[in-house]
Amino acid sequence: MLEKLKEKWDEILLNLKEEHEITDVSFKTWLLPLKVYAVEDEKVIVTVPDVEFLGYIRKKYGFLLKITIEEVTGFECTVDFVVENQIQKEAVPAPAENTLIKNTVNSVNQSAIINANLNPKYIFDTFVVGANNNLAHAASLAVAESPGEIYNPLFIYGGVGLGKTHLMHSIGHFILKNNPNAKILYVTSEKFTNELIDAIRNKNNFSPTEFREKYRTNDVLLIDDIQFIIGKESTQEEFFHTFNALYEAKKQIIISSDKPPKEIETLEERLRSRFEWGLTVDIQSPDYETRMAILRKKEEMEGYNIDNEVIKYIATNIKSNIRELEGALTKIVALSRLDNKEITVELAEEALKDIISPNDKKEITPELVIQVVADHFGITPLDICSQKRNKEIVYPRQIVMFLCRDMVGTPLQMIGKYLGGRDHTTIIHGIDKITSDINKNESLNNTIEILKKKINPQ
Ligand SMILES: Nc1ncnc2c1ncn2[C@@H]1O[C@H](COP(=O)(O)OP(=O)(O)OP(=O)(O)O)[C@@H](O)[C@H]1O
Repeated sequence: MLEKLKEKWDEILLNLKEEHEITDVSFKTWLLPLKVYAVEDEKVIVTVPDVEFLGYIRKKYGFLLKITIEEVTGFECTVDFVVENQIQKEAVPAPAENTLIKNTVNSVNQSAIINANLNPKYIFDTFVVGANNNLAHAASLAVAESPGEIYNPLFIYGGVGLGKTHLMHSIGHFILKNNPNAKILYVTSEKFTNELIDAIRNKNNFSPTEFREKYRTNDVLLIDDIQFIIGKESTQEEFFHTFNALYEAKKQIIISSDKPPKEIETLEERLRSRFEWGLTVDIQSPDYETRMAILRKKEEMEGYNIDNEVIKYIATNIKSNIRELEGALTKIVALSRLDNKEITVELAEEALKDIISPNDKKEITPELVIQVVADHFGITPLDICSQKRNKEIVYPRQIVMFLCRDMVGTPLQMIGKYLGGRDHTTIIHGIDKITSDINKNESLNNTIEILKKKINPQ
């Protein structure tokens, strides 16, 4: 029987995928790594690669695998799982990945994505899995497949620009795809705080009742950068009640932070302990291979065609932050288009000379300010430096002017140059506008505080 199962294994997995509408990413993460190991009486023993998700795979896929084996081979059996490195394993050839994966396209209502505040680019398919993030990825996928059931809350932590937000959005998209009626909301803790301030003041006709209605009635609440509610007592209090309301109703909560709960100073104890009720996973800096794979993915997505030596140059020199890795690639492509030059290692050196410093010391530059502000407002650095005059861009641009002056001390004319050739009176106007708004507007004050921490994390 073992031989027959091995022979039919690919077919069994594919049948399971198709009949139970398993997505490509779940298939690749949970099912492809499974191998049939032994048959004892009527029990089929299957290996899984890691111990961490043994329980999850057993619960989620054990029964499905059993019935699919019965369908394909006619062999009535039970299925059990063991961890690969805990057995004296006999070599089983791995299935050829790509031939087994078939694309399934499910369309999701665009307005559901917008209402949930999800970035269409941040999906599991565009997330590169490496040794630095595989646990966080697997945990996110498990939560996306079974929201509110297994790991609640899911707490993802890690340094700046390492993919926490990307994973959170991926969970949201995945759930919406499976259940288009799910009520999902992604917010940053900054937005949560600012809306709470508005609600308390009844600003824009947003009352405390509406605030509660908005946050406590979700099936899934994703709250990013929770470290920014630290020290804000009324926000912590409100978040505590939001958390309890959702948790008691078995709704899924996903939280991200730059540190694990136990290291977040001045986090109220009752919140800390709640954050630890579920599963806490971290994301580390990517290793060289993962950096290469991320650059390749980005290249493919943007339709670039870049020499391997250039990709290697970037992956070798930019190590700690994926946002910077992507920024470096964009900068090289922009420089090559601007100067109409071929992309070579020399051009890459020229483009990245300000980013790659010999002692790897991170300097605060106007470019960094532009990048962080653009990311924060969900626009691009090109928008900030463009001639566009719509409100969604003008205000972040004025914030850049203010922060360049305040944090970097950049001369007015230089700021103008960085921002697409604006004259110094425009820059003075922008700086004055933000300086005066900060005094009147607590939400803006909060936003500026957060941006400063993102630009200069120490
Ligand atoms: N594993 C990955 N594969 C592909 N892209 C990635 C990966 N990790 C991060 N990125 C990309 O890097 C950029 C930064 O990631 P993200 O915003 O998710 O970081 P973060 O950890 O939330 O940062 P912050 O702490 O500043 O909020 C995004 O454009 C994201 O798509």
